[in-house]
Amino acid sequence: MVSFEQKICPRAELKARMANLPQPVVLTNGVFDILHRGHVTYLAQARAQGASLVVAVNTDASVKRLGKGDDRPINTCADRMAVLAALEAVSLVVEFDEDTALGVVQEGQPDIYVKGGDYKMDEIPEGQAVLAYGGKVVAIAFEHDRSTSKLLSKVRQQR
Ligand SMILES: Nc1ncnc2c1ncn2[C@@H]1O[C@H](COP(=O)(O)OP(=O)(O)OP(=O)(O)O)[C@@H](O)[C@H]1O
Ligand SMILES: O=P(O)(O)O[C@@H]1O[C@H]([C@H](O)CO)[C@@H](O)[C@H](O)[C@@H]1O
Repeated sequence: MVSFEQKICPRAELKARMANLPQPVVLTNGVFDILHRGHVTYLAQARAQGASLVVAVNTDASVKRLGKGDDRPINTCADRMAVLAALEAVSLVVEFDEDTALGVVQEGQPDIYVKGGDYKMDEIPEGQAVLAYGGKVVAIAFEHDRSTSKLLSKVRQQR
């Protein structure tokens, strides 16, 4: 195992591993299928909200249920987690199999919950849960017009 893979955390150990991270802890979640500049800028800005960053990643079955396309995810959950774990901004990576990351948020109770500016924090279950226990929520504005879906259409047009 290479050293960054130690950042990949079994769900059952999440609470204990989060307690050992530098505080305050920021948590975000998402698919992160084909990593791009928008993602890495977003993750660096999320990390800058606190002292550590936990990323909860949708399992392959969970991605399928999000309806992004029959061929998605392109990269397996294990690969998506390894790529995220290799980033300097990321402290811990955990997978979740549910439709939302509400359970992860309830278990981990991060000080700060972050999503991209494409979400309204008080309208998503994770944001509502964090606000309910007195945590902070932050929506990060898009700085680069990038997405995995756009990258895939570009590649498909060039075939
Ligand atoms: N260009 C971007 N700038 C800032 N944040 C982003 C950007 N793209 C995605 N994010 C954020 O990163 C997280 C993961 O996003 P996701 O993997 O769905 O990105 P995506 O590239 O838009 O994917 P897809 O095209 O598959 O929907 C989400 O919280 C989202 O708000
Ligand atoms: O990468 P995405 O599509 O931004 O990630 C999704 O975010 C949803 C959001 O937190 C609203 O609930 C979440 O429900 C979904 O499971 C994906 O993580």
